[in-house]
Amino acid sequence: MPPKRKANFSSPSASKSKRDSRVSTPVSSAQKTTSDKSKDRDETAKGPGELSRLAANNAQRFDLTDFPYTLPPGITDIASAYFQPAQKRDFTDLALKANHQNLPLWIDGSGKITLENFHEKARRVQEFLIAVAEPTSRPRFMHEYKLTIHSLYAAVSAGLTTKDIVTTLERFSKNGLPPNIAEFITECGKSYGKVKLVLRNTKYFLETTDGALLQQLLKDPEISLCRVEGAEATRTSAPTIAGLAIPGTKEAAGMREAEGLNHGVVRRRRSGHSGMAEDIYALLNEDDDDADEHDITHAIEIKDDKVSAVAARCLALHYPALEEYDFRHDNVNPDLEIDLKPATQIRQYQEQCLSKMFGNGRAKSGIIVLPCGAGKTLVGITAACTIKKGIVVLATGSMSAIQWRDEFIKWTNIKPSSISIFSSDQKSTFAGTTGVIVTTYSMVTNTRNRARDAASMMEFLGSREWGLVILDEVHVVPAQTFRRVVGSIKGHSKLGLTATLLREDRKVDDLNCLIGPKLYEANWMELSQQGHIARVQCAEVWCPMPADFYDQYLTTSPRNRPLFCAMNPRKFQACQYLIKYHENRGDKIIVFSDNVYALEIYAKKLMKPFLYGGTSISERQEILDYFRNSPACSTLFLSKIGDTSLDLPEATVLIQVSAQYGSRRQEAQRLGRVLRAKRRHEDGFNAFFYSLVSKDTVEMVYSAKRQVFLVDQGYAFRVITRLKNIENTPGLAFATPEAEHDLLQKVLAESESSAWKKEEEKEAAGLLADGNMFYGRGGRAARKRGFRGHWSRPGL
Ligand SMILES: Nc1ncnc2c1ncn2[C@@H]1O[C@H](COP(=O)(O)OP(=O)(O)OP(=O)(O)O)[C@@H](O)[C@H]1O
Repeated sequence: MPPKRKANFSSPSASKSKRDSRVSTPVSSAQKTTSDKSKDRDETAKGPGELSRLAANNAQRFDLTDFPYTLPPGITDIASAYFQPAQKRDFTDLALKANHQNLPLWIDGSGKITLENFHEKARRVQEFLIAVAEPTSRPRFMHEYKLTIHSLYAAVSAGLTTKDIVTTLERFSKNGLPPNIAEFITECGKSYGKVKLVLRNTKYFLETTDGALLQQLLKDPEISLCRVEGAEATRTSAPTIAGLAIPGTKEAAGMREAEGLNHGVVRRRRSGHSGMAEDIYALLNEDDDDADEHDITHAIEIKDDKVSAVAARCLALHYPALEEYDFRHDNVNPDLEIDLKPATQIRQYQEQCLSKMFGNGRAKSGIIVLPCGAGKTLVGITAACTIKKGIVVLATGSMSAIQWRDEFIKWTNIKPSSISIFSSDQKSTFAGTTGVIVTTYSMVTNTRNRARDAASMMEFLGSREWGLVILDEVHVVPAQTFRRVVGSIKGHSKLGLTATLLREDRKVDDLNCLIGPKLYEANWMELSQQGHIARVQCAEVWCPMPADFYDQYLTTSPRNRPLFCAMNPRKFQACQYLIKYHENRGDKIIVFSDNVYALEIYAKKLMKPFLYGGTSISERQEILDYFRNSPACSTLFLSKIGDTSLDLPEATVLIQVSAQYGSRRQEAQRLGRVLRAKRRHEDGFNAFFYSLVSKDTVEMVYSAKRQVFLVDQGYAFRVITRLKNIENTPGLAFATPEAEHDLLQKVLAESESSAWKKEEEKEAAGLLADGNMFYGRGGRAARKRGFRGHWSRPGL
């Protein structure tokens, strides 16, 4: 029997580790990572602000001695398990280079790279690491990256050679590059970047500079079936790479003069980011330029409807086919008159994303990952202004589609008649030969019961070629939906935008095949330090459940438990307390509840407006405008429809009452609602993110899981076990035993009724089928139980 141990932790972070282990589930590697970083978290958490004071005041009350937990045999503490031989984490015999102290990297045999972020050379290698590896964790002092097939694929597609990757990693590693990793990189390089899928003069080509490889691929039974019958392999000189101007950069005109140099390199040099990373890039790309000029391209034509199949097959054969669009030589599709307005300046990280996309003068298809509120829309718009051909934008819902159209008009000189929306409410097309169409995933993929005007719009979308298809919030799109999008819209290039390339169902890898590799991923903490996104204080507030609630919670079915957790009267009071506290400070607050029943009860009781899947578009717009503009409305309740794409820069505080299990993505998306806070430039300004958790319930396990991604981005979660002076707060709801009893009866009745489950399912159906959209399948989600009056506030 494993020994049972009791612990007496005195700090919030230690208690959190204990809490993680107290639940009898095995500790996942993600959780281990979290606990390993708790020290780092604490460091980041220290700082001024009300939240820290609250936490400090309550720290001494923090004691969980009553809760024994078990550890594996022979392990005396949680940290030791992390260094067990089975984990291959015992580095006692690791051979180090003589000058290891001058080098910032550790590389292990599993492809994990650890960067000492406090090292004087750290900044020099960071950009290189982002290009070749996937950042997995970037808190303050130690960053972790992972070399993967996909990251190497992205690196090669960005123009790096495996030889250079191996040399550079070897050069900066304290322990040298393990031979198996060098071999892995070299093996990947033998096949990656060799094959390209190019759309030229409205035809798709499978293209390579290796003639023998093309012959080999053509012998594959699947690929040979995708080939256009009768088309012969062609042999042409590869185009010379020329400098490319991305609009919105300070020296766009100057860049045009660049001779034969990769755009990204030119920008990096001119934007004054001197240092070794830039030297590395310059060195690597100059080599590439020489090679490209002398290459011969062999190509074979592919059937239009077989492009995805060829891409998937090439990937299966370990020859991922990069999709590139030579838009500057596209004389077939009409040019779109669109440029960024002269006053528009894109930011340095936006420029970096774009240089990854347009690095070799063609448009590479792929995914750009930027935190919420960091300006993905402008990145998409600038890509559109660079390509200057017909553009389709796929948004997650009608409101987001309207926001996209407004942003195009705000940032560019596009004629309003050249941009149109195709949604359930609007179905017009643009004037002239080409333009921008903003639509939603559901409009494109919902083939059932299409009205005549919608069907003719779809025909229009499918009948022509588009220069660029922008896929907003791309992580939420199921592969099947995405295949349908690709099947109906013929785009030369695809740009996926997201803040969180995360899915709990591990389907993220699908996106690599369907869109392209991750081209860029920004560092959240860096953007927050630079003031592009807000600084956020995060806290988990533990809300004990009254005994009679807890008894019912323990005996109810697992399905009903989230309802009890959300309706915990102590949680309600904590929410009320925090709203009052922050309203008094002049904050604007969003309260999230996935549970629609709880959402309505909370909002009505507190006399606040609320929005959920069943609220009509016009009412949503009205409520959002009221929240944005009226000093009389400081708090808004939202169901999960508000998780993404809502531009509410006024919001400075977020309170989470109920959430979707252990979803890391939802947690990050929700945090994103306050990252764009308008007031972020004020001195010492902090936004706040509170997650209210019913103590000793399943919510605590989920909460720990939900935080993993944000902790990896460097966020610190404080645990607040008791809100200061809450018992003396006047007007708290459910303050008497009778009121509490009445509430419990209501919750019991609700748990027995199936109506709320149907509501939840309906809301989820809209989200899952269409990817976090505001509508259910086929249009508006009708609400049958007749919640009316989302305007529970007085005076309206
Ligand atoms: N280069 C820029 N200059 C000035 N403002 C900018 C720039 N880039 C973005 N912004 C502003 O930042 C805010 C957030 O941008 P945007 O809505 O595109 O973020 P996002 O990354 O799409 O967020 P989300 O993931 O939440 O949808 C907007 O108000 C936008 O106008």
